[in-house]
Formats: sequence, C-alpha cells, structure tokens
Amino acid sequence: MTAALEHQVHDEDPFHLSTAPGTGQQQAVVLGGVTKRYATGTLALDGIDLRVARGEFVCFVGASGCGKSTLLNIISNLDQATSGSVSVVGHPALMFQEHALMPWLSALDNVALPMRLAGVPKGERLERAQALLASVHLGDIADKRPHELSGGMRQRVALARTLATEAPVLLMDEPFGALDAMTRDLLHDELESVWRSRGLTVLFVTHNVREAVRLADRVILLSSRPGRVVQEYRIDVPRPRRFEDPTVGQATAQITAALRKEVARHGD
Ligand SMILES: Nc1ncnc2c1ncn2[C@@H]1O[C@H](COP(=O)(O)OP(=O)(O)OP(=O)(O)O)[C@@H](O)[C@H]1O
Repeated sequence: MTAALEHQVHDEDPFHLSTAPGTGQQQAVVLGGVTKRYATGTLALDGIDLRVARGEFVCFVGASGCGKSTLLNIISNLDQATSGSVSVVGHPALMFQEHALMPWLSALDNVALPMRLAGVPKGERLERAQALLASVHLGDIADKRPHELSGGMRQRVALARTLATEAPVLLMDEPFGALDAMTRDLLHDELESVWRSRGLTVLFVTHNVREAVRLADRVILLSSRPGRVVQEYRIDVPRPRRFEDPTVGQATAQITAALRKEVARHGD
C-alpha cells in the first residue's frame, strides 16, 4: 500500500529544529530553500525543502538533468548552494556509479583506505576492512586487485569502502546503475541489511523507479529545469521486498506515471 504525500513547505526555521514537528523524530538532513544556479546560468535546483529522519532510506527519481546529482553534491559539501541552507548530521559518505577503486591496491587495502586516511592503526583497520568485506560477502577475495574482480564485485568493494568511513549518512548516486539485474538484486539485499543493522540514513539517486520502490521508505519525485520537489511517496510495503511483489508493482506504476507526466511536461 502506498500513500502519496504532497510536498510540504515548512513554516518553521528548519535550521533550529532537531526534530520534525509533531513526530519527535531526529533529523539527519534538513534542507531549506536550496537553490543552485551554475555559472553558466542553468538553474539546476529551485528552492528544495527537505527533511530526512535519522535511519530513513530516501530515494530520488526524476527526469535526466533534474538536478539529482547536484543535490547530493551540495549535501556532501562537494558543491555549494547559491542560496538556502543545508544541515547534515556528521560527514556524509558519497558513493557513485563509477567505483573509482585504486587499481594498485588490493580489495582489502581499498576498503581500509578511508581508515588509513583517518589515522586508524594498521592492525585495527585491516581487521575492520576484512569484516566489512565479509559483510558484503567478499571475505575470500581480500587479496585480489580490482582488475581481477567482476563489475558487481568491484561495486561491493566500493560499498564496503563507503561503509568504512563510518559516516551516519550515505549519499548514493546511481550506485548500481551499471550492474546486471541479478547482481543489483543481491546488492540491494546487502545494502538493506547494513542500512538496518547500522541504523544508517541513506539518500539514494536512481533512474529506476522499481529500484526506488524496492529500497525506499520514501520516494521523492523531482521535476527538471529547474529541479523542484513535485511529490513524495511513502512506501510502506513490508520488507524484505521483492520486485515480484504486486504492491511493489503498484507503487512503481503509480510513480512511473507521475514521472512520465513530468518528463512529458518538459518535452524530454
Ligand atoms: N558543473 C556544471 N556547470 C553547469 N551546469 C551544470 C553543471 N553540472 C550540472 N549542470 C546542469 O545542471 C542540471 C542538473 O544536472 P545534474 O547532473 O545535477 O542532473 P541529474 O538529475 O543528476 O542528471 P542525470 O539524471 O542525467 O544524471 C543540468 O541541466 C546540467 O546540465
């Protein structure tokens, strides 16, 4: 069952609130009127208001060029908003479609890299990296280098490396977009399991509405040129969800219809 929630603009100053009004819920990410105009003149985002609760899994879908990547870059502080405010708990970890592993390092050393940069002692970081690899079912390929691994395995190493940062918030920009359906399905299970066990907050960008419905507590539909929140969908299908579940299919159809309308509105 899904229920469509219209996007609400918050009256209160969101940057002085640690809880959502009436819910008592702690917020991991709060955006207020985030607008981004690139130097070229492109208005990529226009007044995005967003609250993501701690432990929530939010997926963003929208037409190509609606500003999804821009939004994650701003939340991760890789880029700055032109106006508006951003408040994030801790330092988020960002994971892209391209895994960008260091080719000369073993899988284990790739996963250990963020801890090395953070000054974690060698013995401890290698032990933790090994446990992280095991958590994505790659405990037995620790010594292999990226070129010896399949695309799906490399993306799992990248996921383990992202988790090694211990960031409370994960920002994922189409992380599984290049993978075959079967591998993607496995990675969904693994991501869902670490999300739940660690109580992570995940903001996940995808072109794939079905993937969004499979993973998200809430799906946010963005419009393009400029990017605005069009609608939000609370997905309350019980977990674990399967693509074959009729309720997943229904929610996917509902959101896809809205996305089509958005795309048609812009003539893309
Ligand atoms: N560095 C930049 N300079 C100028 N314009 C940019 C820059 N980065 C993105 N844009 C423009 O801003 C808009 C939003 O881009 P963005 O990459 O955030 O969209 P997206 O939704 O992630 O796209 P896609 O789904 O195709 O990956 C687009 O019109 C894009 O051309």
